[in-house]
Amino acid sequence: MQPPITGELRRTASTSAGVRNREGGAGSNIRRSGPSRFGSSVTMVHGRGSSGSGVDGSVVTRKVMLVGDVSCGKTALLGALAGDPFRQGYVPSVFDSRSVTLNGTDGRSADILVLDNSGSSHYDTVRPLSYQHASVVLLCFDISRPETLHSIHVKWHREAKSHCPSAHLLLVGCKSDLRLSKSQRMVSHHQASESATQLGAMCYVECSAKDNDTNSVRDALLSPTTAQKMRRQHQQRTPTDTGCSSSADAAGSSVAEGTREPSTFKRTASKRLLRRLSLLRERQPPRAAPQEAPAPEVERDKKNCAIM
Ligand SMILES: Nc1nc2c(ncn2[C@@H]2O[C@H](COP(=O)(O)OP(=O)(O)OP(=O)(O)O)[C@@H](O)[C@H]2O)c(=O)[nH]1
Repeated sequence: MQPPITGELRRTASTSAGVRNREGGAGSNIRRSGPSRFGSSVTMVHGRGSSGSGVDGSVVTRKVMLVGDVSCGKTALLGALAGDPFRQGYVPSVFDSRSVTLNGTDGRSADILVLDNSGSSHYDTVRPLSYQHASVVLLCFDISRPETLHSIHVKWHREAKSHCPSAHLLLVGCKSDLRLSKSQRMVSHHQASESATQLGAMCYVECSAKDNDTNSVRDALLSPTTAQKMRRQHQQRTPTDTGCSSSADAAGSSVAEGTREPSTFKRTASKRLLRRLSLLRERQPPRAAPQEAPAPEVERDKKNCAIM
């Protein structure tokens, strides 16, 4: 008899064999959207105790997870955040990770790493690996399918909490453009907001990848309130904290945090300078004579004036 883990892996592999990637290729089961765009200015958070800035003072990338039922709109949301055009057709995804720069309307920006996972239960044993070091988990559902919100309560919230208890949660209602159709039983805004409260999510936001309307998601990730909440929690954490979100600052706080190290350094340097100056002042009396040196110059000038 096979050990359980082997059986699970085999099941996953055989299932994914039938999944085509979004670029249309049948070979690769893992869909990645081109080369990673991590430049020298972006540092990924990995270990515990990482602060907001990298060792070279660069901006740290926050990890954001997208989870939710099959076909609820996670991949389309990721595409919209990354600036891709909307695609109407549905192609099941397996896994995708992309580096996205969020630009706020007030000039704030942040680099985030977004991980898109399959909503299929076939990947329930593999998906937990992605939660590692996640700062924020976006619990996504389709507003036109109330059962997908139900799944958030019975499955996705539980999964996120068990694999990444310290990550911050955002409840995201996808396909908000469908509200206009009014032909289906939609999840109301009020209903979803109440769910967000029950789930302990930071807030409820709606978006439409089709209409390229992801502002509320961006704002939630960049809002100072979100950043403050997360920063406070980060400060409360001890160095021995074993939570999976080692540096759970909001994506939006990364820019501000990036400047923290240099300012601390400056303060230390000026203290040293002050100490040196005070020592110099103590030795000042013997140097009093040279300070009076300008006097003869004045005299000389006066003399010159007199000559003229
Ligand atoms: N009307 C509308 N349709 C959308 C929107 N976002 C996604 N869709 C459609 O919904 C279907 C599923 O979208 P995906 O983004 O692939 O869903 P997913 O959650 O990634 O699904 P899995 O990969 O199976 O987990 C596709 O046919 C999309 O075109 C939206 O904002 N509005």
